[in-house]
Amino acid sequence: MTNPATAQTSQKPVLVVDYGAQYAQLIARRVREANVYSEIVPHTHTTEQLLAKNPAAIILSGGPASVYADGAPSVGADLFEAGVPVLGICYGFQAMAAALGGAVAKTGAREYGATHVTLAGEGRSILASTPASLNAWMSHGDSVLEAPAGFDVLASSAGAPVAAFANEEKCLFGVQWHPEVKHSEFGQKVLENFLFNAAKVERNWTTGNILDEQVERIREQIGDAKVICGLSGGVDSAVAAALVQRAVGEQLTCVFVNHGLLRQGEAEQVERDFVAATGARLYVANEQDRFLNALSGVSDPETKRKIIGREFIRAFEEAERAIMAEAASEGEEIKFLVQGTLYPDVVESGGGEGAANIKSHHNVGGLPEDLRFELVEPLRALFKDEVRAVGAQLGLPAEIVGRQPFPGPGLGIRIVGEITGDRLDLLRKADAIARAELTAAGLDNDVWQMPVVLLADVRSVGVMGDGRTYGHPIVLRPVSSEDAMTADWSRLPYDLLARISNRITNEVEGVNRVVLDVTSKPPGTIEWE
Ligand SMILES: Nc1ncnc2c1ncn2[C@@H]1O[C@H](COP(=O)(O)OP(=O)(O)OP(=O)(O)O)[C@@H](O)[C@H]1O
Ligand SMILES: O=c1[nH]c(=O)c2[nH+]cn([C@@H]3O[C@H](COP(=O)(O)O)[C@@H](O)[C@H]3O)c2[nH]1
Ligand SMILES: NC(=O)CC[C@H](N)C(=O)O
Ligand SMILES: [Mg+2]
Repeated sequence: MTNPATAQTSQKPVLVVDYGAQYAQLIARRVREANVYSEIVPHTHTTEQLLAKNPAAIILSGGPASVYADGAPSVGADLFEAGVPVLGICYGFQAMAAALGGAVAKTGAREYGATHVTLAGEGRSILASTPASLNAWMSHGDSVLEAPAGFDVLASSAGAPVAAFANEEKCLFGVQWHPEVKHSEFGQKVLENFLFNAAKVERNWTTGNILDEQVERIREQIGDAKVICGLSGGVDSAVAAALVQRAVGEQLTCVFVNHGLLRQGEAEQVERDFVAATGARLYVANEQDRFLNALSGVSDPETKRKIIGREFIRAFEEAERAIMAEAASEGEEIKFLVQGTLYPDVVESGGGEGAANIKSHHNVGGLPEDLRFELVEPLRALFKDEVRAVGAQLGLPAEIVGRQPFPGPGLGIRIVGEITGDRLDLLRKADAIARAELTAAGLDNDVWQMPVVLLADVRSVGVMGDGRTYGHPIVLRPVSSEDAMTADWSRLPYDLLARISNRITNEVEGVNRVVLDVTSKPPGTIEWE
């Protein structure tokens, strides 16, 4: 799979072999940031197929399997004799160790999130110019216990006796942690040490103009047909809509679905801000009953997501009929649906090469089978920060480009338990208080996103006005992130947390506790469902 956001070049690629990683696209992206052309290939490629691509270097990605499990993807030992520099990351590191005679096992010492790594001696090889110990992002349950013969151990952590190794002579390297994620200190340094110091790859690739390229592709795909765009008020759909508007102008109508799972004031804001910024034609579909009826009695997260994905499409179909009727253009159906789908939506829905299904994003894994629209998704290979950059290039205002993300299924996946109108009202109030206080504290730009979650199936005992209460907890989930692939919990000031807690418990009837989620991603995800 070649990243559609990258221009084709005649250069020797750095191949990223995808073992079903959550992060394969992120590795390719970091290589791109270092001005080197990179392509992702599935792990089913044989050594011969890999070498036929004439790679400058190969990176083996992470993956959900265990190398010693039946049917686990493996890497041929002959790859390591081909004279091509190789870097193994996490699963790729373990697969390399196993292929070359090292020992890999489940030790019971799992490491997820920030992990302390200690270098063996001075930072050298791919760890050159890094400090004697660093915080690295890990996500593993298996560990390399013994490096293969001919390899030096470069670092270790509490759960990984061999956390990095090198065979300089053969130009083979591996790390247990994920240097490609922003939360790994010196991650880019480690990748660049591999690319430039070890593999001697040339730094001569620059990002093609994503904007011009995508406008061109959209024109080709749509021709002179009519198109609708699912517009949410979020960054991704605003940028997708602006791109499509630039490509095919008047052929576009944006459709905003009010599914009743929105936050306070959201519908009004979309109508106001987006139209003001772009002048695009907007159709508002009021579909609260459709969604609430379909979700009635459902509490399983994946079932909710599938229902929401399906009802979104049904709502778009209804909207199409109304738009056609308004324009009095009988006969010709609207064939194209634009969505602001990003790469993290795709990979979490299990859409990478063999990637595990973490959750079905409504716009990818949640789509119904009988989807009649042809999808137009110009941002499908990109990450949020890249999309923000494209949006700024398109001239969208800072309030849209800098907005905190809000998931399409909305409050529907922030009520743990069954969704009811009363619970939605309660959560809307709590969420509005938390957001208002965050804004008043001037911290909107320091927090990437702050889901506010209602644990509708949990109740606890409290005391108010000398009486017993038996109410629900509200969870605050403020996170820092860059691309939603990894995240850390935000260290909000205590007095702000106290104010939010105080106001929610006082002002929102039915809530008697406010708790703070202090889990990184991994192992948590940002949303609770
Ligand atoms: N209420 C809605 N009405 C119409 N389309 C929607 C709605 N919510 C989501 N979508 C569609 O689903 C896509 C994915 O939603 P998602 O929340 O990931 O992106 P976004 O809302 O555009 O941006 P952000 O991630 O910043 O919230 C959107 O880009 C949009 O096309
Ligand atoms: O449009 C969306 N449809 C979805 O189904 C969906 N699920 C999660 N999200 C958003 O994606 C980012 C990563 O979320 P998670 O860490 O919870 O997977 C976060 O920004 C989430 O808010 C969604 N967005
Ligand atoms: N993130 C990964 O690549 C994980 C590798 C392997 N499944 C483990 O748990 O150790
Ligand atoms: Mg959104």
